[in-house]
Amino acid sequence: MSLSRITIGSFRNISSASLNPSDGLNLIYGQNGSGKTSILEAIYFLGMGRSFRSHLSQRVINNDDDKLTLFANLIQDENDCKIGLRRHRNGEIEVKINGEKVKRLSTLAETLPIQVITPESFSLLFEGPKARRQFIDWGAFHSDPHFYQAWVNVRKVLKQRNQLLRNHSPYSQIQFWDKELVRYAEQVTDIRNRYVDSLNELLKGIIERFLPQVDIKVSFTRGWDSKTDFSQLLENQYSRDVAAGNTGSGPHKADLRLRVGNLPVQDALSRGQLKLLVCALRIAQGKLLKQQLNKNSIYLVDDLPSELDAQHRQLLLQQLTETGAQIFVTAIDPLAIVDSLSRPPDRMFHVEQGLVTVIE
Ligand SMILES: Nc1ncnc2c1ncn2[C@@H]1O[C@H](COP(=O)(O)OP(=O)(O)OP(=O)(O)O)[C@@H](O)[C@H]1O
Repeated sequence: MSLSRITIGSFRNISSASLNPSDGLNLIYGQNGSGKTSILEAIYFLGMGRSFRSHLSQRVINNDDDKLTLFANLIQDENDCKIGLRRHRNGEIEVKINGEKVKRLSTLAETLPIQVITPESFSLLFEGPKARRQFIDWGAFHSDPHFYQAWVNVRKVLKQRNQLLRNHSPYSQIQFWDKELVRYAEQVTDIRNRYVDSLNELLKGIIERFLPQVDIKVSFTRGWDSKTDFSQLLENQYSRDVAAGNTGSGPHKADLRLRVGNLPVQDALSRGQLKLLVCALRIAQGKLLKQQLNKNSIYLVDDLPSELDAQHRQLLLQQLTETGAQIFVTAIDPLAIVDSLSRPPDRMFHVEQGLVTVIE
């Protein structure tokens, strides 16, 4: 699966650009502030309906316009799929796949699986569990068609339950929602658990190449003590939950635990090593998707040289190209990438003040 054409209109400093990328490695280079990350961000926006840089989607719309427009031609199994997205400053969003209006943004994500690696990526290991839950759920969503609905149901039930807790409703009123929560939590947890197990098998080999001699253990925590009956736990914690006004335990607290011996990875590894670990996690996800659904992810790698030495840059690019996926890599100095490759990039683009040109 690859994008054969990308058209960007009024996105950040890019007024208008059209790229015909290669289905292999695409190198995008240019000075600071030229618009390299904006191109990756536009591709991500097309796949997710949001940015990976800002929670405020209107920020990505060019300051001189009131809407952004993105279009791409996706080639999958030799079939063409046309994806179009328009986002207005008032929040309105229109998405079309092959000319048909799409109601749910999850349809976009299903169509265009994207993996992002940025200089900020290693915050996945530092920030709270939310980012790691999103990481697990990306895979759970793609690997099991039942995940999305089960997860939507968990969120709906939790919202109801928390509202009742805040109203100091008696437990007899909450009990009905607890039964629902237990049912959906089990579905979500089973899928997440299975996904992390499959991921772990692939991850071991990749980590061994990136970080030999470091014994990293990756495990899934469900959000409550697995030896405790969840229904009983919810009942036991009712008073605590009423006092807090929210549900203290459950699948909304799930996490991915990464350790070296007894230490959390962030206390045991250097920044560069942490970055490599995040790259290994993202590559493993892409490889697993390929294995399970025969679908390639698209890799967006922003500012690849930062914090990686030449040897690890080379190793990362090798691992990425070996996946057979379409890759977009940005750098200020193209030589930092070209020198790390055994053959030239398949296509190169230069960006200057939002203007994109292909290097022939
Ligand atoms: N909504 C917007 N409208 C117009 N320009 C914007 C908007 N948002 C950001 N910009 C500008 O777009 C430019 C492109 O930024 P971008 O982060 O893509 O550059 P970059 O080439 O990745 O830079 P760096 O190498 O420093 O990471 C910046 O100069 C920024 O000020």
